[in-house]
Amino acid sequence: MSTKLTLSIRGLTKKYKASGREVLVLDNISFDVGEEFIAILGPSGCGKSTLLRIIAGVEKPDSGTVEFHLGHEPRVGFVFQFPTLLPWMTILSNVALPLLARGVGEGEAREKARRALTLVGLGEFEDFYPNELSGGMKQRVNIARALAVEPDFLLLDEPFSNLDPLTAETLRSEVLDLWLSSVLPLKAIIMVTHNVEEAVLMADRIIVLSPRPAKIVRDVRVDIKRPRSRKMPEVQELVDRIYEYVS
Ligand SMILES: Nc1ncnc2c1ncn2[C@@H]1O[C@H](COP(=O)(O)OP(=O)(O)OP(=O)(O)O)[C@@H](O)[C@H]1O
Repeated sequence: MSTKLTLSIRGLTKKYKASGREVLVLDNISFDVGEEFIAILGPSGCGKSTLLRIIAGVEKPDSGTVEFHLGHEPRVGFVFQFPTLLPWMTILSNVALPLLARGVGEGEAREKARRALTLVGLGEFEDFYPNELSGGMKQRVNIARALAVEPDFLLLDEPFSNLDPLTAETLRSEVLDLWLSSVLPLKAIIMVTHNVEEAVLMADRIIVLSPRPAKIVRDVRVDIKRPRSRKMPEVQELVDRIYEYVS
């Protein structure tokens, strides 16, 4: 995996006001991102989604910077933790929507949306409405919507945590195949998760955060050959080691 620098995160700090009190959520988070799949792992409520939203630019930090190094305006695809699809639109229109919002013409937006739906195995379903889909299919649509913009960076916020185990397993391997196949111009994936096994099975690198306020406690490179499986002793060892860091 190339280590070409794509993104630097420096000194991110974020406080929220809740019930009249200030709560520190991110405490001086800094790391560099190469061309790699990073999992950000941490306990519930530590600030993982906040960090991802700041990287995506949809939320501002109190201090610190997020700097992209691509030489052009980066395209970022975001799969939110609780994404919503517009129920009155077909899934093709849902996936095309962010492209139209970026000023892409209607024909091209539909073409790109169709390609993204095909990538996630839903090419046959473009005229379906969200309420006609299973939970797993909906999450595929959400992933397609993020991929349709042909992102340089794909940000995933616990994308498999609301799915049944079998569907989650299938979608994990599909996302991994997309990443490894180079059919997309993706430079990096940053995935937030609280699932240690998922992080070890999927990522090139795992950044472990402390309980709130989030600080980086470990930054672990995953040098385990792919395809990985739960049964591999090196996977089990790393899962055990990372459990020690999070507990
Ligand atoms: N808009 C907001 N206003 C006030 N507090 C917020 C806001 N967003 C998040 N918080 C608080 O910041 C903390 C971190 O939230 P965040 O969603 O980033 O954590 P998380 O690690 O992603 O949690 P989980 O794994 O449970 O999804 C929580 O205590 C939450 O209550």
